[in-house]
Amino acid sequence: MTGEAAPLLELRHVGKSFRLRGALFGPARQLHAVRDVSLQIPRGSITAIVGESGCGKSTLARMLLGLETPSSGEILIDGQPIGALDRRAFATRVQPVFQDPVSSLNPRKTVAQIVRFPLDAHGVKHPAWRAARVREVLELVDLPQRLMHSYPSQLSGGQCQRVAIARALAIGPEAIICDEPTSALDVSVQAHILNLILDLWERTGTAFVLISHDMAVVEIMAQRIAVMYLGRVVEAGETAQVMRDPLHPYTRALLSSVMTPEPEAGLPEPAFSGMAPDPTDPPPGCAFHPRCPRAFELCAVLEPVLGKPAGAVPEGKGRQLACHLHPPPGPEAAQADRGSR
Ligand SMILES: Nc1ncnc2c1ncn2[C@@H]1O[C@H](COP(=O)(O)OP(=O)(O)OP(=O)(O)O)[C@@H](O)[C@H]1O
Repeated sequence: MTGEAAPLLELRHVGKSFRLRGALFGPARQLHAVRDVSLQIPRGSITAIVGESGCGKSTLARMLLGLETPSSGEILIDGQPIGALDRRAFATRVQPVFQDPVSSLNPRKTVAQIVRFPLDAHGVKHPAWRAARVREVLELVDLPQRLMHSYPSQLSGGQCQRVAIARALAIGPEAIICDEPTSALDVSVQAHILNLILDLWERTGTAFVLISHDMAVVEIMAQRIAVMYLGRVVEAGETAQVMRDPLHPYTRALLSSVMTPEPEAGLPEPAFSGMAPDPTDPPPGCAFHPRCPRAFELCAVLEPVLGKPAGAVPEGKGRQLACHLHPPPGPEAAQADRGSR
């Protein structure tokens, strides 16, 4: 058999709901933070997950790290459900880098102790090997060895994030999930950290999942992109293609906020207005329709399904869209497609 290799990480119809306690004597409510997300993270890739604040990016990241359990669906690593794996064994394969480096580092530990922690936790016993690995990863993240015995409070925000990245790298994971790794940092150091991630990706072949709300950052960093809106993926595909030819009005609106107007290019179009809807009470149909400049009747009543976009639009590798403007090909198109092979 010559079956395709399983992706490194895969989400299959993953959902996550939180039960919110109601006001005094009021009913409890369900908040659907992530809804029916299916996504593949290829080995050695940089995959970006983008969307506005509150769209479910961090919840998705926490589920990919095994820190939250999905309410529905499953997450697989190398084709195996992560829920069936030993927690510690899984942590050697997927490591986190969080948004705020200062609060994610233990203030009572030195840099060397922090970076060594995953090695200790995963039973790497030999002291000389551990010390050599700490030196090696500090060099990889470009932190001077003299800082090895410093405490986080003695370092800048950028240096703390380098320590957090070194800690994530120490055990040699296959994937690092970076949740907004630069948004808590000064603008002047953000580019250094993003360049560092790109450099590490090239040198180590580790897959990175980059959670971001910034399309400009994603364009530079990621080969693949998934755009989320109110807990769902609304568009996904190769970054270059999604950027060149965004199909979902929400993706177009996100992009228009980072592009200079070019009248002939057709972009940007008017950005959406208003706030994202309340996730405890999402609108019927497409959740974006109340803000969408191109919504029509169907959008208010029927939720579009994520699938290959139809028609003359270029599909690209793994291009997916949930929008009634480009519905997936119907049975006739599939028939014609089979006939042409
Ligand atoms: N533990 C929780 N209990 C209740 N609601 C939660 C919990 N965690 C997240 N949420 C809610 O789920 C929704 C998605 O939150 P999430 O943090 O995943 O979004 P996000 O896209 O990462 O936003 P941000 O960029 O602001 O972090 C939000 O409405 C948030 O309030």
